[in-house]
Amino acid sequence: MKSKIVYPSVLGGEIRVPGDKSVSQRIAMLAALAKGTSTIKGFLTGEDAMSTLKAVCALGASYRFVDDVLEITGTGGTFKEPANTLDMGNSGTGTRLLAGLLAGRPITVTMTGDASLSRRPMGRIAAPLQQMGAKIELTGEKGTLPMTIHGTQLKGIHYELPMASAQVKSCVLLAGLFADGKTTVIEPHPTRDHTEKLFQALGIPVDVNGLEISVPGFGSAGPQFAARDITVPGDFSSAAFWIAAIAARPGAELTVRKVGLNHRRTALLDVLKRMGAQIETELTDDQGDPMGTVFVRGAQLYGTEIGGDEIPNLIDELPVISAIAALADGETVIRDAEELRVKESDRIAMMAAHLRAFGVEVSESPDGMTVHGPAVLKTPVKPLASDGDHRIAMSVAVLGSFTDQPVTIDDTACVDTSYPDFWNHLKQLGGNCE
Ligand SMILES: O=C(O)C1=C[C@@H](OP(=O)(O)O)[C@@H](O)[C@H](O)C1
Ligand SMILES: C=C(OP(=O)(O)O)C(=O)O
Repeated sequence: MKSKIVYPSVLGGEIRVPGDKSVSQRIAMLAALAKGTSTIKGFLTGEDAMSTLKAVCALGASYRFVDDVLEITGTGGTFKEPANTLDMGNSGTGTRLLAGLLAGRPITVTMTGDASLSRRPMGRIAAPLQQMGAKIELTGEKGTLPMTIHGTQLKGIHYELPMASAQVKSCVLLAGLFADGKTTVIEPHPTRDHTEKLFQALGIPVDVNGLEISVPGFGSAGPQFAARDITVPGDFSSAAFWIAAIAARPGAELTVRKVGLNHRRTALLDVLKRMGAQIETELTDDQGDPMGTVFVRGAQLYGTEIGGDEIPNLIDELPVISAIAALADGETVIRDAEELRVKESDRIAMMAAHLRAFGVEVSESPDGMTVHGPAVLKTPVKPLASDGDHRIAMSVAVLGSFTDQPVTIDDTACVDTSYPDFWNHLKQLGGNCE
């Protein structure tokens, strides 16, 4: 098992983070559906994006890297039945979106994943897909992987999402492309809209009307569109670790360049500003998914309340927010975030336990937690477990840099799913780890 020791340090400087995981995986799937060869700059080579890319290649697409530019040659929509089970690794996004893409194709596909992915709920995508007529078997014990999809002709649906989930929304929209008749999804809260933005960029019709998103069904032929050249912005959720770390350090400064600034992803910036950090953004590219620069100047932070519509737009940042909330003066209350319990780990329970190991007073609730700051951080006596969850490992590493003794984190290989350069970037920003 890989472990890391993080030493106390003051971080700051300039960084560019790897490509966005959500966008990279959607591009892999849509480029596999397109006719011709797409050229993609900035594709994430982390494990989640690579398992999705390999899965679409098992379905008939092909790829090659020319230096760090990715070329994907698509199938035009004629996927072949893969010779083997598709191993989706740790990727919830890859699994759920691909299920939507395949439900209406005349092939049978089985998907499996690692221990963490095999615990995650898949009934949330099976339910709407089955309403569309899909034949899906979830052979795990609790509506979990392995999942077998026997592709069949689908019909469009009008679906109110029971939870705010961009993965379920995107799954249904992708399935809707191959259905007979229109498909509409209605979201309870706005979630990341990379799927809709990519559809627009590729010329796939999509109608966005507030929380209601529709695609016309193209029947078994599916949508016909040509490959395009696309640039993936840096992953805001990866940048978030540095943004949060520097925001909580009075006087420290950070510049993050070429990072995604889709406003459905950047609610962390609003929270940190509310807590007292100085943050500015500059948009440098507004085609498709916006991209730009984030400038951060740290300060003494103050507690805040986070809930409602804000939650989906910072869902993956909540572990690191809870970590730096320990340094803020006053209570930070997180509510409406029950989805955190079904991520790569139960992120509420994991962060609460780890914060307590740092000597922080935390109270857990079913849908969030209250962090009572400011804490005088203690160095945890035992190594902290990631539970195979990349965001837990990285959030704990950020808090570890604020202690006065080294902190050990166990099971850190999971960081490679989204941010393989994380430890190098920690050093680049003045941190120390081994
Ligand atoms: O659509 C996506 O790319 C994602 C949506 C979110 O999950 P949910 O849709 O399950 O909330 C997020 O947590 C995940 O990291 C990526
Ligand atoms: C929840 C995450 O990813 P996924 O659902 O794609 O596994 C994440 O990256 O934090």
